[in-house]
Amino acid sequence: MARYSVLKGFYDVEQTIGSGGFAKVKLGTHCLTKEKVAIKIMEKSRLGDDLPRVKIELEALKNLPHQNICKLYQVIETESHYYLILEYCSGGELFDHIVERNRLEEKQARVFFRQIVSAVAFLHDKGYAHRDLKPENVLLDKEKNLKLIDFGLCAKPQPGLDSFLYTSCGSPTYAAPELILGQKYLGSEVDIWSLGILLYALLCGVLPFDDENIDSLYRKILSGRYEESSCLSLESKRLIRSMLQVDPKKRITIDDLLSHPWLMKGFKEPVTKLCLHKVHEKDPSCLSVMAEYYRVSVDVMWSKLNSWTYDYNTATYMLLLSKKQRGLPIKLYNFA
Ligand SMILES: COc1cc(O)cc(Nc2ccc(C(=O)Nc3ccc4c(c3)C[NH2+]CC4)cc2)c1
Repeated sequence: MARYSVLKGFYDVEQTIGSGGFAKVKLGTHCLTKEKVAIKIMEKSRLGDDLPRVKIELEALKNLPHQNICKLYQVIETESHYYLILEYCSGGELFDHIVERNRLEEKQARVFFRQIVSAVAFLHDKGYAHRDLKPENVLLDKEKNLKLIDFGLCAKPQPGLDSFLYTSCGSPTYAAPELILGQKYLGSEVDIWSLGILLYALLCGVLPFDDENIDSLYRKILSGRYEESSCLSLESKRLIRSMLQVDPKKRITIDDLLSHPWLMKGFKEPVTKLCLHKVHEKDPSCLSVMAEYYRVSVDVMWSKLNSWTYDYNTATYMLLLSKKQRGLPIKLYNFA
């Protein structure tokens, strides 16, 4: 059978743009709109115990529409694979963006950090913790907006984010002390620690805790001691210190971050934790283009779309909306 035959006619599959763990991410083109997408391909047989994480991630992504979270357009499940059709973030990884510049000026770091804090505050508000926040999991779109990706390790503890988690996960370099010690922890608190690591990386271009040897890396993290690089202003040092507190109870909260003086500098408003676009809005022009294409009435087309099953119609509609928002013509191309 041809590779990825289930995508044939719907998406053209191009080069690999990311890979890690049990997934591969390929660049793709949505045939009807010619829009670029990212296709995350997971082979079920290689997922093993991680199979439940796919379901957790899918539920999270369907419930987390936010301007700084990479969009999910379609989910395709076959006997052997999962395919996630995701927003293509043409700016690539934030990690590479920092490395190319060595480090970012405080002003640019603030613009980026406000967007990451907005996404994380939104997640926490919905009762989710990401648990794997790191520069590799933050992408840039064409307009240099940040997009949080990879919710494969996210958690939505029952009954709420204020109840403890126990699974040790995420990357050691960004892992909070309580996670390393295998203690029970709050997802919100470990995300704050990772945000501290992220901000340090944005401003200094290096990591506060790093070591080839995992034991000495752990010792450094547990000590909470890191070099306060000379490139950090006093306010930056104070903010980072408030996030990299070894005792999670002393760590700043996400709500305090939203209006923290460092994040407010040069801005009038605190960071918003709201989703700024209407979710599943009914857009008459996109709807009529699809109704016309499929030769059905607008009402029939809307009834197919309004169940939001993340099928090809959902992807086509969301991609048309995205084109409209970027001022591009909303048209569909006939099947090649
Ligand atoms: C919610 O979003 C998710 C969830 C998830 O589990 C995985 C992903 N993975 C993605 C990985 C990469 C890209 C992507 O667009 N990568 C990309 C785009 C452009 C360029 C590169 C990577 C690297 N070279 C420069 C150009 C998109 C989603 C998302």
